[in-house]
Amino acid sequence: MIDRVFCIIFRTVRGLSPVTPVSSALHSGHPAATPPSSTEHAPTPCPRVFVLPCFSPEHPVPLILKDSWFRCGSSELMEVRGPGPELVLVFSGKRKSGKDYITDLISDRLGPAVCSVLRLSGPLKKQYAQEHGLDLDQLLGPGPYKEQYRADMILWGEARRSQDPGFFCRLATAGAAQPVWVVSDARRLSDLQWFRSEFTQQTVSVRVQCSNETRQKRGWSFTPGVDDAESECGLDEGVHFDWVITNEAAAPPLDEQLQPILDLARKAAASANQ
Ligand SMILES: Nc1ncnc2c1ncn2[C@@H]1O[C@H](COP(=O)(O)OP(=O)(O)O)[C@@H](O)[C@H]1O
Ligand SMILES: C[C@@](O)(CCOP(=O)(O)OP(=O)(O)O)CC(=O)O
Repeated sequence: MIDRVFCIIFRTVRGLSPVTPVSSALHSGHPAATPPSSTEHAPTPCPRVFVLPCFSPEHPVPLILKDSWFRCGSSELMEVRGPGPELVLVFSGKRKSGKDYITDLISDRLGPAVCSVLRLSGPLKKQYAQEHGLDLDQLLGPGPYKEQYRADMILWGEARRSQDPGFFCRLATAGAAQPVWVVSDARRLSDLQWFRSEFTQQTVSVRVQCSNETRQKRGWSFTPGVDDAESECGLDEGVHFDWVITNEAAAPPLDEQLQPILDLARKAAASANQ
């Protein structure tokens, strides 16, 4: 029997910062419940107030409106943020296959109101740069600087991932308010699984591939400890990708290959505004 009912009131606006989490603890998501009615998708400049009932800790009743939107696990409110994404495109591929190039292209085509490029390596590099006194801008860029530190960054990141596989996924997605998320760099099965479990309905996986010859022309050379490690090989086998993009001169033009993905994204963005 329910002896107390708690209410939480908050405001959310698509395109603005998400609501401050009321608890720092994070739990994995649940399958989406009945989709919210169209009035719950607030178009950009229109703030909205939601009043959500939460049941008491003594009587756990999970309340789930949408993946990663509001979550109450065992009656504790675990996370609150803005409306979740309509589409999550999770990209993977070997280094120098062109993940950043292609995800930037998608971002250009869709525009900043629709699409946010999220890099799992972003928070990793930020923290690593701080701890090691390095130049973050160069670590984030495509040049040789990051390659000097890559092997050590992998080990550094793996130490954190081993305790909490979703650590960098959560950091990278926190604050993203656009309806389409483009995750540029899934590397491990745990990355893909995290998105598939948190955003079951929305996640679409995309593999970027090209020949080693093309990668070499872009500056790649085989490095033991990197190219034979999970960071580069974790998604090589046993994974189904929804789309595969071949990024090299002999392949069909990128715009042509990306068209169905862009169409999907535009459709998702349109449904977010309904
Ligand atoms: N289709 C392309 N046309 C021209 N340059 C490309 C193309 N794809 C990738 N590049 C270049 O190759 C380099 C490696 O690409 P990048 O996107 O950084 O790969 P990844 O993120 O997979 O390591 C970058 O300098 C990028 O600009
Ligand atoms: C330590 C890393 O996060 C470095 C990743 O850097 P980038 O994402 O810039 O790599 P590429 O785009 O493939 O060249 C790898 C990891 O295993 O987490």
